[in-house]
Amino acid sequence: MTIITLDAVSKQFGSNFAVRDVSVTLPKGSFTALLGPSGCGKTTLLRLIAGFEQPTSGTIQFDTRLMAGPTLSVAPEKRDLGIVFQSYALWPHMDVAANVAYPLRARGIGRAEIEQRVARALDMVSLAGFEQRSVDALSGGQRQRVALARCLVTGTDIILLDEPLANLDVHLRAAMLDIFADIHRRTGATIVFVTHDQSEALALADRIVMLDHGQVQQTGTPQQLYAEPANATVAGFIGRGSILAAQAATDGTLLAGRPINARGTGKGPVQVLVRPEAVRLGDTGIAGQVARCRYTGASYETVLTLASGETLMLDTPNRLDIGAAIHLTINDAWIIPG
Ligand SMILES: Nc1ncnc2c1ncn2[C@@H]1O[C@H](COP(=O)(O)OP(=O)(O)OP(=O)(O)O)[C@@H](O)[C@H]1O
Repeated sequence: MTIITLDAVSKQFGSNFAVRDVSVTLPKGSFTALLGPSGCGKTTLLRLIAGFEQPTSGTIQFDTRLMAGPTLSVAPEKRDLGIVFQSYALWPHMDVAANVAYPLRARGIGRAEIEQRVARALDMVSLAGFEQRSVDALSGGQRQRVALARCLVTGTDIILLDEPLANLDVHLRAAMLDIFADIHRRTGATIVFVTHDQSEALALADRIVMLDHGQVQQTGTPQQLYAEPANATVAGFIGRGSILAAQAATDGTLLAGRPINARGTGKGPVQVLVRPEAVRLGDTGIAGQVARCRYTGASYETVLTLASGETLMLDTPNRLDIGAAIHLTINDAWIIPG
């Protein structure tokens, strides 16, 4: 298992910073999501770790080995890592076994050992018995698992995944989430994956590095980013919720003139994040009017308009009439840091 350390890494394309001054440590055996909106620099960061891009400044280390720095850049094939591209990059004219065996052949490993290792890797991705199938005859999800097996077969302890669930339908995504979690458990590899989908990051990762405009906004566990977002960008990107104006004082926090339970610190006018699960309807409390009510299966996602004109989202068990006047209490809010 390998620790990956990026220190003050920047990557410029012309005058544009794709990645700016990124310092993160990805612990041994961690499963990290590089998360952020389109164009935030997450793919560039993955390519920097892989060695397909060279940093303009800063250093990248695997354990104590310098991989990239001002005067040095180790070639991708010498970094001893596995990467699964979004396109899967399989050889169409080879069968499944030959695709998976490819990196072992390139290393001159003997036939018997190759067969054994290919069988083990295919078993890990639930494709045992698919050895002789042509990759052209496989579904998108199966192709992705072949690409994953090809990456696992070398026994690498760093695995990089580029948008691993992007090309899969909803049901396959759920199945692949289980496979990735299982592979992480079985290999103990340090895994880094790129996603723009916050629900994927929450479901899969044990650490999230949230990026915007090439810069790290917050690094932490999914629970930390959900419960205690470092700024409004993270608060707005992760999970559902509403950002509202409030007044914080030493003796409590007021929203719409009423006391609410707020965590975090701040003084005077602040912004608070309120998750839907923290809002309760009642006979008294903050006044609001139903603006929207949408069926989601388990409940109704309801949006209220408050007297301030701000909107607040909550889940209700029943459909509420548009325009209905209601009251609510807020039993948890997070004061978004300055
Ligand atoms: N080879 C390149 N040449 C010039 N600009 C580039 C190059 N690669 C990336 N960029 C720019 O760097 C910025 C970050 O791009 P990057 O692909 O890393 O973002 P991303 O977060 O992965 O986006 P997406 O989710 O849309 O793939 C963008 O402004 C992009 O246009």
